[in-house]
Amino acid sequence: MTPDNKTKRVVIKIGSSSLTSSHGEISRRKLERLVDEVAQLKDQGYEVLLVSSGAVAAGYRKLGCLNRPTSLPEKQAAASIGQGLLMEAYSELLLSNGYVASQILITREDFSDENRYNNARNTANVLLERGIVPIVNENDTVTVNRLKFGDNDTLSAKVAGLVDADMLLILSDIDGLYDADPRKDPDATLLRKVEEITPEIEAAAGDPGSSVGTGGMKSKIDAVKIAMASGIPAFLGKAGVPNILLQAVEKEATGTYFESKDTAGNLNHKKQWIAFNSGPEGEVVLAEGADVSMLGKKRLLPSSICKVKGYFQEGSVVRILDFEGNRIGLGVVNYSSEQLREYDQTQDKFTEEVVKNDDLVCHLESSIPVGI
Ligand SMILES: Nc1ncnc2c1ncn2[C@@H]1O[C@H](COP(=O)(O)OP(=O)(O)O)[C@@H](O)[C@H]1O
Ligand SMILES: N[C@@H](CCC(=O)OP(=O)(O)O)C(=O)O
Repeated sequence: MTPDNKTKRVVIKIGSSSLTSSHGEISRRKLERLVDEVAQLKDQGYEVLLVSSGAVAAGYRKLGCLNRPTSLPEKQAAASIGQGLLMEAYSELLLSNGYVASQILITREDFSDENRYNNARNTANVLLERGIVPIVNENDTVTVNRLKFGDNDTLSAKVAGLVDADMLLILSDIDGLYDADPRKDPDATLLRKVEEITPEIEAAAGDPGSSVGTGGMKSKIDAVKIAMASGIPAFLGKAGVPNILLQAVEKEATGTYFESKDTAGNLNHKKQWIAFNSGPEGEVVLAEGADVSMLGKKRLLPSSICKVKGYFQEGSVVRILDFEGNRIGLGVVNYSSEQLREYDQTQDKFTEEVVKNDDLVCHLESSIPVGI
């Protein structure tokens, strides 16, 4: 069967525990199974980008550690060994199926710079259009804790938005999202379809299930929220189940499907970048009773602002807070902090809004991991 018009480009995220053994080495058997599944999708005409964890888990044994290291330099050193080994294995296995692998290593700083973000998109698009399988991971060896994506679940959702994926498939060591952490509640049941991430779902999502997983269900839910806000349906299922990828794109797999019914608020690229990747440089506080909705259109006017915090330039992204200090949005400003501080209502010389509608993201659920 060839892909329908709707699901053609897929981003697959696979976690460390689904690629490595518990002794800090690649599991050739697990990797072979995954690559066979990826090749099945490629054979059917799908474009596939893989977000693969596992660099630290695949490398720590060869670094001389008996268990996954906890110190940052050791994790980075392990990743520098494991990433090479993973790519070697991916390249060889994909080639034996007739496909070429490429490596993309990124840091959060790459994504917070709009030019580099757009450049990453152009590169990924060329690779995907030419039938290559890009394999993405965080560039662990050079990132520092403060500036890490931290987990590949949210990275995969951001990458899915970057390349306009039709679907995000997250493969883990569990067959989907349960209504409670199954390790703690034996009666937990699998949720097959989720249209909205409710506070109950957030509360059910717990920590990692293995010693090599990092984000647990919490970070998978964060990832799904980013995908849903970007208009991309997501699936969460168990790695290693035969034909899981093909069945997932055909909506026949066992697992959890996440698809928002409300597509009105889907964010375009620019807004995705503002919401999930930009680094806000300051804050503006709205006057009491002021809002960013003006006559049905959302934009920020100078007269709505009562306070400016921090220093920023024209073109920077800032957080927008209401009078009580609640975060209500993010936007690219047309004036510097200095100009805004000098704004005088009586002699308004500002020719533009402070933030135009196209540059404003607001009223996202407060729980969506917006901005940095
Ligand atoms: N509500 C939940 N539903 C399913 N799994 C959950 C839930 N809460 C916590 N978990 C745990 O999350 C684990 C998956 O996350 P993680 O260990 O980070 O995997 P990966 O390495 O695949 O990213 C599961 O093995 C499970 O133990
Ligand atoms: N970048 C890290 C993986 C980070 C991560 O999110 O791991 P996981 O929870 O197994 O998906 C690595 O390759 O080891």
